[in-house]
Amino acid sequence: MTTPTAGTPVSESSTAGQTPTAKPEPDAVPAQDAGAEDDAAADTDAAAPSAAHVAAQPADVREEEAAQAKEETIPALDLSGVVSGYEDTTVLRGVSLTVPRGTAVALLGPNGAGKTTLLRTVCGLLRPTAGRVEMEGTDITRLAPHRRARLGLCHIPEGRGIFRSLTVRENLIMQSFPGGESAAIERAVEAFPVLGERLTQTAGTLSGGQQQMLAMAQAHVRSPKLILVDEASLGLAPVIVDEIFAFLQAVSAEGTSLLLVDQFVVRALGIATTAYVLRRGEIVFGGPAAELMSEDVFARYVGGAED
Ligand SMILES: Nc1ncnc2c1ncn2[C@@H]1O[C@H](COP(=O)(O)OP(=O)(O)OP(=O)(O)O)[C@@H](O)[C@H]1O
Repeated sequence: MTTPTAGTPVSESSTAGQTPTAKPEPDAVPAQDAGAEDDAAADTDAAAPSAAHVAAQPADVREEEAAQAKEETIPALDLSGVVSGYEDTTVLRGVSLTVPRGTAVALLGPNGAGKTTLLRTVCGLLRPTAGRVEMEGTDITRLAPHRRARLGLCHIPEGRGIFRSLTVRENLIMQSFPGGESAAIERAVEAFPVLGERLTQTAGTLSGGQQQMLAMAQAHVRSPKLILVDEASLGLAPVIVDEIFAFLQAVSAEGTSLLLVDQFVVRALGIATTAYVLRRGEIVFGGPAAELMSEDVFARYVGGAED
């Protein structure tokens, strides 16, 4: 695991002109059921409100629903042609990738392919030299990391990113809104009951699995819209991995969007709807996660290591 040079731009002589691999389209939003709305209008008539109200209400509802449907088609995260890396090393070479809203997406690839670099670029630790990063339709390419966090972006880095010398309680409170400390702890303990027994323990003395749970809980108390998870299962016992992935699946089911990097490929694909494979800084596969589960496709795209 390498340490990022925060905010370090890559050289301008990068491969910005390369053509990104096609991205899978987010699921189409079903058309509005106009007939059902007409029925609703008829019901309203029976209740005998004013004629003006009856005429205005369905149109308002339709507009609101259309706006909501349109909003739901805007992806949680959209990268186009992103070139990024470290000082004079270009790692990502024109990466395009989409996380449809409310879904989990797995990002796979051999060691050194650039997965961590991609997550660091999305959260703002690294600034791309070309391309665009959008979150829910907002261009965040040049936004500072703390401003991305305010928009609802959360990064759980490899190594967990917790404050080891602070207690579990202090780590959780740091993520809460002023006045929301008790609610934050309650939410964290509800997700990971073991943390409730360890609130006064310093985070550095927790087991590896408990530290990973604390990192997940820290993200959870902020109710983020999009979570980037880097190697959540690294070095953990299978039973803890089960718990971590059950948690990720639950937050995904609640509508939080996820971008998962994990060497435990089967687990990552198990909760993802879409998967991408990165090799040497380029997307070589993007499609349904189930497709990647097939042996041939898996061996073709995920097997081996970068040389
Ligand atoms: N701080 C850094 N400075 C220079 N090069 C770096 C730095 N961090 C990573 N790299 C290089 O960037 C390339 C991509 O590394 P990255 O950590 O993004 O890959 P990865 O796909 O996440 O690998 P792994 O699965 O092993 O974690 C590697 O060649 C790595 O040596």
